[in-house]
Amino acid sequence: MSSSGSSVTPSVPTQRLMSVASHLNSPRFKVVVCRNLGPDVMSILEARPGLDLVVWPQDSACERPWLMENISGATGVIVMLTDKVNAELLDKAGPSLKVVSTMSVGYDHIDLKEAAQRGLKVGYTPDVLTDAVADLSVMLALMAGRNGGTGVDLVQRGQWATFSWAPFGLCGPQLSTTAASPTRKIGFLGFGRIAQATLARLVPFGITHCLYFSNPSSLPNHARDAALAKQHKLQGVSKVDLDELSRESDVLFILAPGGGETYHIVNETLLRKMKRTSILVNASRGTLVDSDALAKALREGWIWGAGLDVVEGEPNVTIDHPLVKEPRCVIVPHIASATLETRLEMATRAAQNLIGAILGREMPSEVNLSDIS
Ligand SMILES: O=CC(=O)O
Repeated sequence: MSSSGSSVTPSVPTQRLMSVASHLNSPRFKVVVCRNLGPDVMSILEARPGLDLVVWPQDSACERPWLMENISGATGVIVMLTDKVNAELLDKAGPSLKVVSTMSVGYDHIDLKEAAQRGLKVGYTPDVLTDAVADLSVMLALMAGRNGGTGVDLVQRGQWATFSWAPFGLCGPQLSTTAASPTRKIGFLGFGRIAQATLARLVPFGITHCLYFSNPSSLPNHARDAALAKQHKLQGVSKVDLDELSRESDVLFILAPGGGETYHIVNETLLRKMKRTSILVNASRGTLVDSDALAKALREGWIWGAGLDVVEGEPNVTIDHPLVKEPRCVIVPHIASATLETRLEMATRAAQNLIGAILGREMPSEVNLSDIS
């Protein structure tokens, strides 16, 4: 039957009517976003019906008083690694809170025990940043070994002419193997996805051995290690203790999670065992390295250099920090994942995790809280 005739009812597409009706009836969820995630990702959140977004309005780290004031009654929150999610914040959020989604692979800023006790879901952003962090880890190893910091600084201060081209000026240990020095042992403290991606990038440098230290309670994975050695044509991939790792590594990459278990795992005892020509790279969390011990190691020449993406106490690392004063310490401000592509993927994943949890669907990347008591 035709709908045309004398009826005055305007012709509104059913689809639209239904979506308006369901929008009116659907529950509303307050979502706090601790940093503007850019137009591509904010539009995903804005387009999702039922979300009332409360976004930190400034282009700086979200201030605690603002977060404490706004979190109350929220169903979800998207945080950065600079936002501490502890009992105080979760209490303030109250029982409405269902999900904490962090735009980071690390989640040591989130009290998982408190989250688990409250039955919260926690989302994070693994995998999407593996390559970017591995790239930067290699960059830091090269920068630290080849006096990159000092060289750049010299040119920027207009001092190139005073340095000139000196036969042994600004020399450092070579990362790639040479005829005279045919062995390179690369050490990893933590041997997860990022460490293994870093290892793969170092293969063309001719490295010969990979040593790693990881969770002492987990058994060595001999089959995986043999397969890695074969794949990369290495003389060996072996799980070792911290003592061997520090004594043998030419470059030691710190790529393990932060938190109580790894706090200051790189300390004076470990650093004193390292080779005088070795390089330490930290692209995980500043808390793994005792900054004073590392500054002493560099000053007294126990190791050659250090490349750091993270420093304990960041971002409050000023020019009088003992590590900033060390010429053989190259420090960048926590930018390991900072590529245009990766940050977009991380922000998208953080939004997807939040939406998934709120809708009661599977989150693309959920932290497993089942073992947390
Ligand atoms: O450090 C960066 C991250 O955890 O994503």
